[in-house]
Amino acid sequence: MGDTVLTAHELRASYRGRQVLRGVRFDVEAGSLVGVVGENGAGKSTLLRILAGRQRPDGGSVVRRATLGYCSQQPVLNPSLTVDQHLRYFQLAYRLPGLDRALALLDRFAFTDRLGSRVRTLSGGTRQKLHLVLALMHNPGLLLLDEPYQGFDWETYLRFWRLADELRAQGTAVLVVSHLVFDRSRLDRIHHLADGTLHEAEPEAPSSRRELAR
Ligand SMILES: Nc1ncnc2c1ncn2[C@@H]1O[C@H](COP(=O)(O)OP(=O)(O)OP(=O)(O)O)[C@@H](O)[C@H]1O
Repeated sequence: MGDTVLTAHELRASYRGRQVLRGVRFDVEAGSLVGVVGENGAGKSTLLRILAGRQRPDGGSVVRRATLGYCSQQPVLNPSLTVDQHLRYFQLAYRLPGLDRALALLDRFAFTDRLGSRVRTLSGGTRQKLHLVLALMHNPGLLLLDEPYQGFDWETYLRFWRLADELRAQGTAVLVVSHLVFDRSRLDRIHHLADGTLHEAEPEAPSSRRELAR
């Protein structure tokens, strides 16, 4: 693992006086695969929005030292536009010279045949694939993913983790928010969010990680 690409310092957040985050601090290193787990309503999405700069914390600070890719639980897609139109829109936003990487990702997730389809005609899982492609197509150094495999079938789920492993190997930091316990074995570090603070939990032994189908 490498340099620290994300630092969260004493993050606090509350909604109408109810504290959700009570001083969250942690670092994420380049080339690491990190999980934030916690029960429904624990504050995981709130934390991720703050880390991505989409929500202002009530206290504390975030330092990002890499290009950000963010895949939220809120859809960023326009149902009336096609997959291709979304790619071109994000190409402009990211100032990319071409769509090579985006198209390779589409191919990887096996939905190149839907390039001309309007988003409203896509299944939930295919929309989620598009969300991921849009978060990844500019090759960010720091990837923040909120429940990224919701709606994925098993093969797509495995493809997701293979890709996450490759990104990690090329030095990308990948932070995945999930409430799914069986993801834990795939992660280098796991932080458990409970009562508004993060506690590092023990990942499973690396040997059992390798035994999982990838
Ligand atoms: N905009 C908001 N206004 C008021 N309360 C909010 C708002 N956003 C989140 N909350 C509350 O803050 C708490 C944490 O919500 P958050 O969505 O961050 O949790 P989570 O861990 O991501 O949950 P889940 O696993 O269900 O997605 C919840 O009790 C939620 O109801």
